[in-house]
Amino acid sequence: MIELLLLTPAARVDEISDILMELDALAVTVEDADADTPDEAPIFGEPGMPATLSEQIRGWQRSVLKALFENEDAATEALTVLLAQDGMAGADGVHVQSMQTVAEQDWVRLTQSQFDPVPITGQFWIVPSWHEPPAEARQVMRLDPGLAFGTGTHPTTRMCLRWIARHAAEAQGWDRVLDYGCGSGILAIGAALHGARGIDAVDIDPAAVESTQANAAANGVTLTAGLPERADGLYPVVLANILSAPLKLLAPLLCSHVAPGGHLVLSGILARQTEELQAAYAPWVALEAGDQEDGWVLLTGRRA
Ligand SMILES: C[S@@+](CC[C@H](N)C(=O)[O-])C[C@H]1O[C@@H](n2cnc3c(N)ncnc32)[C@H](O)[C@@H]1O
Repeated sequence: MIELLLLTPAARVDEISDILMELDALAVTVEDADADTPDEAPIFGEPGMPATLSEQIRGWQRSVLKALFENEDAATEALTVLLAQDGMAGADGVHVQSMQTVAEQDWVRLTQSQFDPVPITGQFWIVPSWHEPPAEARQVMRLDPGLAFGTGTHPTTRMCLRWIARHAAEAQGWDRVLDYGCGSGILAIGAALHGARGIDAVDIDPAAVESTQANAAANGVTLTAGLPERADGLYPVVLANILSAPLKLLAPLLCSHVAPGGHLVLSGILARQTEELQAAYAPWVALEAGDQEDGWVLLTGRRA
């Protein structure tokens, strides 16, 4: 394959990218031409500050467009057409930096090599479909990285799964579980693998709902996945791995779904946010830090 590098003014990044794709580029990526130099400038403003010019036009002041073509003929033809349309002169022009051959890679294998089986406990493992489960794994969830969050590599997910594994003996008796913010469905499937039934997995993102359904099928478990309004009534276990700000807003709603004596398990919270969350949930559940990893805490409690 051939990679064409074009120095492009920020204001024209979208336009030139579109033209390159129309001229049969296989892919176009944008990089900062001033990266790692004294001229490098942040693309995003500080939180709460007005957007920078670059942020509004989705490019760095000096951007390099990298366009990938099938072969040299395709790249040369695209470049000829582009330059005939555009001209090379002036600050608004596109300048060719280089055209070079790119070594063929097995992209699928490269991506797959970045995802290894993840241990949750000594016996419970998350294993991508292209790996054999490790010999010590007694319980295995098959899960491949996809569009939705939740592969088991993030501490907030792992802490929830560890909590489920620690309650394995009790899980057989859970006749309903709510996974609120299910992403890939990893927590819902984890609960099902430990014996829970009647699982509702909900998310505001329709792609997460689809992922959850597909991942549940791949693991041979039964659950219902849907948008948040699908959550209905009382559950002996409510799991929610979202983030501190939405969890605070959701406090009355999530607590309204926890059955008397039921468990509430919250993740996605930084250690320094513990007291704020405890205060937000205090009217319904006394939350305690049940686990922690890499600065994140798991807050758990039972409804009175
Ligand atoms: C950090 S991911 C967690 C995914 C998975 N449960 C896990 O533990 O890995 C959070 C998920 O919550 C969803 N989410 C965010 N805000 C939400 C809300 N207000 N109601 C329902 N889902 C929400 C997001 O779409 C995302 O899929």
